[in-house]
Amino acid sequence: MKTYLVGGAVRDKLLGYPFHERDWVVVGARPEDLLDQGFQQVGKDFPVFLHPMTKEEYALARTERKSGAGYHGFICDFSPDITLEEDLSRRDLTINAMAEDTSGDIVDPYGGMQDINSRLLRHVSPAFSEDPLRILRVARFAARYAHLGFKVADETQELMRKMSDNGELATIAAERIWVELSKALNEKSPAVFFSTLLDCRALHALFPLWPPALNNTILDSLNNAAEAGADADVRFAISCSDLNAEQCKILCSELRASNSAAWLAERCAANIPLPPLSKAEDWLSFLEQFDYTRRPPLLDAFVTAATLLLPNEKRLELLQNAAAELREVQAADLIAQGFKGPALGQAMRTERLKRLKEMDCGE
Ligand SMILES: Nc1ccn([C@@H]2O[C@H](COP(=O)(O)OP(=O)(O)OP(=O)(O)O)[C@@H](O)[C@H]2O)c(=O)n1
Ligand SMILES: [Mg+2]
Repeated sequence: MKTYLVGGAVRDKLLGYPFHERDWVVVGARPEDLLDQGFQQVGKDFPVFLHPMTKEEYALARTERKSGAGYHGFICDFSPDITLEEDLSRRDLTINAMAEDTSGDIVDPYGGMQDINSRLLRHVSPAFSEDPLRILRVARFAARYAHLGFKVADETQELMRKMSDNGELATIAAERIWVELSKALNEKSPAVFFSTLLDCRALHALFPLWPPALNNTILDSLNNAAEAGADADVRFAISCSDLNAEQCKILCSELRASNSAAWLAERCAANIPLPPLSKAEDWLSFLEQFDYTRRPPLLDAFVTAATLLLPNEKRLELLQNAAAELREVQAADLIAQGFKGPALGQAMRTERLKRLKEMDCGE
């Protein structure tokens, strides 16, 4: 039995890029051999085990064959006879198909090192197309390593186009797409995730509403958001901001977006560019949609997204200042003046409108 480090950790070590998890492959062993050593089996379909101490994932070397349509249709073969090379050959990209043995030597049968050096995301074999989720993975790696000069290889781009055109993407569960998208949004160049999917027609195949709303301003703002350290909800909201509110709602539900992501995205779609806001009442109801008194971070997130998209919009700073000012209006002060019941609510509103007018927020 031999154990090798595989996948992302090998790739990222060679790239000098930080990594947070290590995946291992075990050759020449049966499930019982690992169970006897105290490994714990996880997953019913694949022979994957957790190390008794480190809890890292150890998978028995395996091959996969397509048995039916889409993401789920796999038959998985594993036996002590399957070689490391066979296991590596079923993997998605050459840079992900290298292994490191216990003495630190690299096993690289498919030219991964060369593709690391020439900065290419290239598929290992035509078996790539057996798993359409890999299109999203390639786009995510493109977003992660764009600043290092990585590009999708022409032949991989061509294969991904064919896969998008033949409808395979429809078999991926929405939850899986959301997981890949969320990871991609957190990468260094999230715009590259979208441009890669646009180039291979995958985004259109997945979400027909989305591609026409992803223009250059949005893609630039998205990378600027990453540069500025904005969180994933802000980044997602930027990517949806050119949809109208109704389209955005549909997209968020198709994507099974998290509640917080959908909440911000829908408000950005509805309010960017900012409406006229001519009266103090308009400013107040604008702020109220963001629950600005009780949950200040929601308005902050909107202003962050809007500022990235509309750098010349002067009213955004005014909105923040107005919210800070209106938070100073305390019920206790008005109660002390004798207001109670519905009159108290009215008095607070009147006070807020007065302060807005004093700040030049509407007439
Ligand atoms: N659809 C997939 C998923 C995974 N893999 C293989 O399994 C390895 C581990 O998968 P995972 O941890 O998901 O990805 P990493 O490449 O390790 O990248 P990350 O840094 O995101 O963990 C990959 O390197 C790749 O060899 C694959 O071929 N096809
Ligand atoms: Mg990994």
